Amino acid sequence: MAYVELHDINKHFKKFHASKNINFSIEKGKLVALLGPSGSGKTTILRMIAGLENPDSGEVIIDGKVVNNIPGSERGIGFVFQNYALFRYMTVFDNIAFGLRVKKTPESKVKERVNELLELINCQGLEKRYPSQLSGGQQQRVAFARALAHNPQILLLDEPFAAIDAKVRLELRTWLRQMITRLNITSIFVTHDQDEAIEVADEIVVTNKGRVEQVGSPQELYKNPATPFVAEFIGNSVAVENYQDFRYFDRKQEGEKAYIRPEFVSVFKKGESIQYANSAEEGTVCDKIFRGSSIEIKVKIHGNIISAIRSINDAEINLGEKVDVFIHRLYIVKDNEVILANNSSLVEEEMVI
Ligand SMILES: Nc1ncnc2c1ncn2[C@@H]1O[C@H](COP(=O)(O)OP(=O)(O)OP(=O)(O)O)[C@@H](O)[C@H]1O
Repeated sequence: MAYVELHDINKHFKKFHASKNINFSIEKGKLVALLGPSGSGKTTILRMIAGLENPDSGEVIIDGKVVNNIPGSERGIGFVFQNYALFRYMTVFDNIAFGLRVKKTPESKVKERVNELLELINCQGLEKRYPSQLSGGQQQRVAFARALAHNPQILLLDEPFAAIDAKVRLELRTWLRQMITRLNITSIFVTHDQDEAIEVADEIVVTNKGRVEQVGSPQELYKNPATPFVAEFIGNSVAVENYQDFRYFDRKQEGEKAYIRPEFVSVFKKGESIQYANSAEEGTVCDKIFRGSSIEIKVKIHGNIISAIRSINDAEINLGEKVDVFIHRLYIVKDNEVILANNSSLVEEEMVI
């Protein structure tokens, strides 16, 4: 059942139309990512759910009730901001206790709840420290605890991992995912990092220029992008205008352009592949990027530069080398629709339908 619903939401900042007919709903207990480029309207949506902004038209519905006229503090929401926003001159304990004390909760209950939350965020023993005495990851976990103190039904997170270094960010993502599953709290987080959204979210709402482009599970968005924007934005897609120059794509399948992702492409040293030898085309290696467990190979083919991924265990390929390039599939864009096209030399079981 939908727990949070947005119906035909519009929001202007003076003449600027920041949210355009926004419609989506979120089921109870789900973790949803608002994903889109900078300025696409993600934070504005989050702030309207939180009651920090009012829509010009449309309805924000929480648990079946229209909440447009209900103040944010009465919507049962916890909010985690990008930059922790902890009170610098308060201890960890006092930071987590803050909201409860504002609501005049008896001190014995405050103590009980803060201790429960310290355990949840794995920060027992740190309650007397000040924010400056904590790591970035610990500060952000304290910010989660503070947002959860009053038992909200919805947790909103605005770029919660943005200020944290890469390794800790990965740990925090996993931790957040587990915590939200455990608490069964409906959560919405804003990010512009697609890896983060794909890895953590049950559902992703893709925003672009104030509109929602698509709503779906990470797999759905990845496999079936509904719009050219999503096809380009998700995955490291490269746009190719002259895709009909590539062999083995149906020339009748006309469109304006195509998108190719690295995982759609295999690059082989000459003679390395028997399977694709007859239907590969020649390309020239123009860049190699070491990605840790793999190597990204950029090849020039029909005037385009496209990427492929090779294992570090494969034979080394050198800059300038002529290689065999096999494109398994691509997304063709026609009249604003996205069509998946398989390489016609593939046998049926190799095709993606
Ligand atoms: N209070 C405001 N007054 C005027 N314009 C605003 C205001 N808040 C947001 N905007 C504008 O609305 C647009 C959407 O902003 P929003 O912060 O929702 O985008 P975003 O997708 O969250 O971007 P980012 O990832 O950069 O935070 C931007 O062009 C922004 O400049």
